[in-house]
Amino acid sequence: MDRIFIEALDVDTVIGVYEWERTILQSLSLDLVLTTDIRPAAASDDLRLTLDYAAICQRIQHFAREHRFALVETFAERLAETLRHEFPLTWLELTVRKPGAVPHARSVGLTIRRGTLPKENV
Ligand SMILES: Nc1nc2c(c(=O)[nH]1)N=C([C@H](O)[C@@H](O)CO)CN2
Repeated sequence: MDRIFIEALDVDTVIGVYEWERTILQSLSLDLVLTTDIRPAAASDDLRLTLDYAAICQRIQHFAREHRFALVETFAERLAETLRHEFPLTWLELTVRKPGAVPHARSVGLTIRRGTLPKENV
């Protein structure tokens, strides 16, 4: 299966377990890998037949603005659910980084994979 990716998408959101984090915007950096079959779109040169990565980025920015969570785990899980519900995805991998959250670490975060990874048929 083909993969569309989004790399280092920066979003501002309210996130954190500590009281002081509830009142400020912090940046998260997101990487996504989304499986789809790109051949119908490539054959017809038609954006409607593939995953529109610009529309997905826009949706993610909106999601980050409209939610406030304590944990990056909750942010990741809820975002994955939203994208799977609103876009024709079979599988996705989402990495959420919280840069500068921990002293001496460039960033901390997690990677989740959700959905069913379709069988490879080359
Ligand atoms: N597994 C996690 N650990 C921690 C989180 C988190 O979201 N998931 N968050 C924090 C704080 O909010 C941190 O980002 C600032 O110190 C701590 N640990």
